[in-house]
Amino acid sequence: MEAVPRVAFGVIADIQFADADDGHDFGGSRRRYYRHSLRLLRDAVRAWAAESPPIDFVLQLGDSIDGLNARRDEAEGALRQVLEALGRLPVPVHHAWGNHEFYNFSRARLAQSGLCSRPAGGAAGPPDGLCQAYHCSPAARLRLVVLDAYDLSVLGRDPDSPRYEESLRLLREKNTNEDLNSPAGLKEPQFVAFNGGFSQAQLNWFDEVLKFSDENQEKVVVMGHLPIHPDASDRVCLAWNYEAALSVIHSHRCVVCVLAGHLHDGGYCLDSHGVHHLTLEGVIETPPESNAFGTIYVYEDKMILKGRGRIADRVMQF
Ligand SMILES: Nc1ccn([C@@H]2O[C@H](COP(=O)(O)OP(=O)(O)OC[C@H](O)CO)[C@@H](O)[C@H]2O)c(=O)n1
Repeated sequence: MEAVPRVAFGVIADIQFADADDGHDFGGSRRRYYRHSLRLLRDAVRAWAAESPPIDFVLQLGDSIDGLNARRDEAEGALRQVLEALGRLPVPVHHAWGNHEFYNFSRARLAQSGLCSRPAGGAAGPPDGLCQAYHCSPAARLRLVVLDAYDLSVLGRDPDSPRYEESLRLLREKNTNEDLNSPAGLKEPQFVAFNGGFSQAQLNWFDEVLKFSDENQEKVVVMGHLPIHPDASDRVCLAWNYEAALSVIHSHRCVVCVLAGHLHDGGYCLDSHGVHHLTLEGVIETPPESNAFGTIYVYEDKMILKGRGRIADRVMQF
């Protein structure tokens, strides 16, 4: 039997709750279980609450409620139910913001909501107070970095803001389709409107955080909604400038794992620098009799993922 882990935490992605009948993805072939997703979240919370050793925190990897809510004027109620379910746990929850958060809320609203887990005062993140990127140390020699993969995006930003203009310019340069959500025929198919990227300011901040972690012999776990490695995703579900984020990570020794959501099928790879990239299967496309969440145990030399339902067990050596 393994020694006692240094830290244990829950992971879950793409809950996309809406109080709506089942539907399908854009292609029409994959079922989406909007209403059931809340029950699956509640089951996950019950399982985490019963964990022994107990979990220390939860990572919610984005798309907590579905964009459907905005069209039905039910966003606030849906978010309340998701946060109530997570709030039954006596531990902090770190939230990434995904495209479906922005279909429902502006950045300004998110920053005032229960999905804003960035510590008050903003000292732990980049200068932009509306950016949901921050770092914290949940245990000695362990650091969590939350990245905001929609910092550059046409979603959530005020259309009159310079950041929106910069994002739209970049998206139009890379995506020549009339429908900016369509990746058809693109050389870099991740450049679609339902993805986003990292501003240079966020990348600079990320680099500084990792420099500190290197100097202090910390292990770093990175989380964000969008995958940043093509081998842990498909060619579409990636951050626009994923290579820039990878290059920051690879210029340091400290990052052991990158956790993401967005691609509902999930994915995994161990990259050329020994970093594990784990993309979690999405709750929204998980049949009601199954589930999609996990518990990760952190040891000196590895992380062990105990997966439930569609998520497989995995050992990730450092
Ligand atoms: N080819 C496409 C794909 C999507 N859209 C529209 O974009 C919006 C977001 O799509 P959706 O599938 O809901 O996004 P998810 O974050 O749930 O999923 C991402 C991956 O696809 C899952 O593996 C929505 O309005 C779609 O209609 C589009 O226009 N064209």
